[in-house]
Amino acid sequence: MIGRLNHVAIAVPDLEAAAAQYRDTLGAEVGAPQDELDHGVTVVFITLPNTKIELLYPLGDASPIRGFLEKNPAGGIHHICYEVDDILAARDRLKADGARVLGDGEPRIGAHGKPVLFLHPKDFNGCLIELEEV
Ligand SMILES: CC[C@H](C(=O)O)C(=O)SCCNC(=O)CCNC(=O)[C@H](O)C(C)(C)COP(=O)(O)OP(=O)(O)OC[C@H]1O[C@@H](n2cnc3c(N)ncnc32)[C@H](O)[C@@H]1OP(=O)(O)O
Ligand SMILES: [Co+2]
Repeated sequence: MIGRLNHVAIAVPDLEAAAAQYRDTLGAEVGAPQDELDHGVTVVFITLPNTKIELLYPLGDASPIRGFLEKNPAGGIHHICYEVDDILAARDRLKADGARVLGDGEPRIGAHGKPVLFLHPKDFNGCLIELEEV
């Protein structure tokens, strides 16, 4: 069911500083900030030869990552995103296996313009999983 690793997301306390560090210190290809109002985050994608890093910063008071940054003020790995061919089939199989699909269970359009879903970290060894249909 899951395919390629699409991205690893890092929640950061200072988006500009983190982007500059990846660009200048780590010499990576760093994209422009993207406000994702529907998800309550501003994201910056870093393109690597084999996957992407997604820097996350809270957008708005209801941002779902605000609590994470309060618990981890220096930042930290927030989620990993796997690609799937059919996100509804994946969702239904996961729910049938007892996994919690976050939100109302309906896919939403993510930062790449593709449908995404999230799975509760407590069901996957403490790791928040995002699925993206490609
Ligand atoms: C533009 C979209 C973009 C894309 O790639 O397309 C994105 O990736 S958007 C990313 C931001 N959106 C989300 O993360 C949506 C899904 N997340 C959620 O619904 C919440 O963050 C949730 C439910 C995972 C956590 O909610 P909250 O922060 O309110 O914390 P809780 O107290 O409810 O957490 C319960 C329990 O889980 C632990 N936790 C929280 N976040 C994480 C995490 N990222 N990784 C691992 N564990 C996490 C938290 O510490 C609690 O554990 P406990 O032992 O009970 O303290
Ligand atoms: Co993501």
